[in-house]
Amino acid sequence: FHNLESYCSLNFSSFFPPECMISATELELLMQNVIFAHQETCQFRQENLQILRWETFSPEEMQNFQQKPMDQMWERCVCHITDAIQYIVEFAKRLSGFTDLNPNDQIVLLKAGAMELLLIRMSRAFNCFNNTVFFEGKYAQLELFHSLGCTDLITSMFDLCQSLCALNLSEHEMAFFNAITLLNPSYPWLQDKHKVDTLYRKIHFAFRHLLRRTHREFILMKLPEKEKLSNICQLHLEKLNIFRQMYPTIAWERFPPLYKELFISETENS
Ligand SMILES: O=C(O)[C@H]1CC[C@H](C(=O)N2CC[C@@]3(S(=O)(=O)c4ccc(F)cc4)c4ccc(OCc5c(F)cccc5Cl)cc4CC[C@@H]23)CC1
Repeated sequence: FHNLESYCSLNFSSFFPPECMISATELELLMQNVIFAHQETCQFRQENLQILRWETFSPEEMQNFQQKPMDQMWERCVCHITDAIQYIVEFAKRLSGFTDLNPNDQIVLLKAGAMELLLIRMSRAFNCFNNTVFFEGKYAQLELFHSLGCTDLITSMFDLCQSLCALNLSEHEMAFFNAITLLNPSYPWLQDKHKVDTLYRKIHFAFRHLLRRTHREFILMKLPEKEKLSNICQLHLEKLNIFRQMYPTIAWERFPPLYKELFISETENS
């Protein structure tokens, strides 16, 4: 870099402080780690989701879902998201360096990012040609979720999946996109922000290395912005509060502890 630095009078070390500089071997190992962490912690294999992608619910089955009471449909979705989040936690734990972070920071990153990573992974189970998503064994249209009473939230989730499908992300790219989304050093409550930032920079560097090798650098500019993901998560929390006002006891009695821990802040008066 010496002559390049002097030539464009860039100070590279400001981009990559020493602890971020990694060797070619470490780079390869880090790339494999991110890819395997993703592959080993997806709920469904890509090929199985593909095989089922034209299996849609019949009008009768659709009606059956739409006639379910709101609280029952909510309870089903809450259980599905809670199951799915266990896989996200497993993904994080397998990311080299994540479990070396301050335990409090691990919780903060998962609390803020679990739903975002699920929304990204949801695009794997999305058929952008007929706007359906894999749900309870078949592909479901948006209308199937009518009884949830949060069509704007579901619509924004479907729109996000459409935009991710347009990028045609590979499993490797999805793995890295999830890893950099999880390791967001700008969360306010982080105790050791520098350590998260160092890990983030290493993984982002490895992601760019992969994209350069595959001539896919352009997707970095087209990935959904952070606030698009966080807006959907915010909308989910708003809908959850409305649901809890309508069914005050259901959330406490019937929602899994992990869901409550992640999405119902204990400081609220219950
Ligand atoms: O292979 C893999 O790893 C992937 C397979 C596919 C998995 C997947 O897509 N998912 C796993 C759970 C599921 S879903 O399949 O149940 C689903 C639910 C609604 C949809 F429109 C589409 C899918 C889900 C459930 C609730 C939710 O928000 C919270 C929420 C509530 F809590 C209560 C009411 C309403 C809402 Cl919106 C959001 C999501 C997004 C991810 C979805 C993600 C992992």
